[in-house]
Amino acid sequence: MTTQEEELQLVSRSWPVRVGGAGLGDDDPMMIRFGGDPRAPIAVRFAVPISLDGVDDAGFCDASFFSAWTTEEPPSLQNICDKTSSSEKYALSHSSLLRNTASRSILPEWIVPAFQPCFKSSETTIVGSSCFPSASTLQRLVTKVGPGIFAFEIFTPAFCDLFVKEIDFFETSGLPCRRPNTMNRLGLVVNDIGFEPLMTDLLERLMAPMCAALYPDEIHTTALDHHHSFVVRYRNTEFLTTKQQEDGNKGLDMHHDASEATLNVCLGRDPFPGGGLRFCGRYGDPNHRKNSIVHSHTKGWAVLHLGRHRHGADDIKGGEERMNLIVWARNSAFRGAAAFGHVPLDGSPIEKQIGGPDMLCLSKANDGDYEEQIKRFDGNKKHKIYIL
Ligand SMILES: O=C(O)CCC(=O)C(=O)O
Ligand SMILES: [Fe+2]
Repeated sequence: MTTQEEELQLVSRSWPVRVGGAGLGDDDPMMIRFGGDPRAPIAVRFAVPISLDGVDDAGFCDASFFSAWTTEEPPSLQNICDKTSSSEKYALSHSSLLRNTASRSILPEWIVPAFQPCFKSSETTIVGSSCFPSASTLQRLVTKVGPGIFAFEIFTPAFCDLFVKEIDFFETSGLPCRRPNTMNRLGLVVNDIGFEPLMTDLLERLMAPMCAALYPDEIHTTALDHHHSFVVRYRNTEFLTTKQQEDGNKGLDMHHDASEATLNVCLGRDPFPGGGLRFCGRYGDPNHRKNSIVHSHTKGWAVLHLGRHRHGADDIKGGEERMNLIVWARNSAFRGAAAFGHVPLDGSPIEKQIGGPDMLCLSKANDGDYEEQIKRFDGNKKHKIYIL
């Protein structure tokens, strides 16, 4: 056990769960009247506040907490107790990283020295403040790997390992969780399992000021104020069931993100040959479907790009698994205006495309003309479907 883990272990605490009694309002007469499955068949309440999908602020579990069990036998007191006792075990590890006051913010020792000052000050970091790197230092710290695409080292290997361990531990707990999108069934939404305050800290201290400095002409990235954060995992074929292979869990179809800017940090895992992050052009630009660059992920390194920049993950070609943390950073004012139809969600203007699209930039899920375009190429494109 590392010193950091030992230190954090001291603050571990148990996570009592109250189980018993009938659930909320779904007795037999109600089910007969409204049909469908019981919403919360058994009353379960976490006695200590916990941030989990399907658990409200008071700790009560609702229908989505139980939905993970729909394919199993109906929940019984016995299996709820079994699940929640594994969740208590999960809590012991989980609390070590996330449940103490100090770790609600990113600890400087988790970050590589160049960016540590951003996480030391108690003030919120703003561009031009003494803790955020000056424009000239920032140019040295980040590498421009493509148009508007920046790579830099951010997390220490020890922090990556701790993060991966937490995700693994959560998976073994058997607790229900939301997956990041319809097709990547191996990842999970980390905001739902207690990481939200850490991700907010990362957004406020690093990502938001960095976007303001690196994308001065992009009005929506100058005020990033909330995020959707998740991990994605891709596995090599031999470690996937046939169903998972069909789901495209070796890579990701071309798409753009539901974000103003995206931070994508590789947490490593096992060797993963292939598995590059491929970029085409930005949505609306004439080169939107033209192949641009492929970035090879390295443990602890981040890639920053605009959400509307088309990208996808090439299949991993060997090894075992790749795991990445993805932060989709958003601007409330822009998202609100777009929701009411005042501005186009994906930006404007939409310019005429130059020539035909490149095969590698086609998306089966997102391009209406996919079938027509794919006929132009002899090779068979791997069909990976990704729906945001
Ligand atoms: O796997 C990657 O590196 C990219 C993941 C991604 O683009 C996404 O989840 O939106
Ligand atoms: Fe993406």
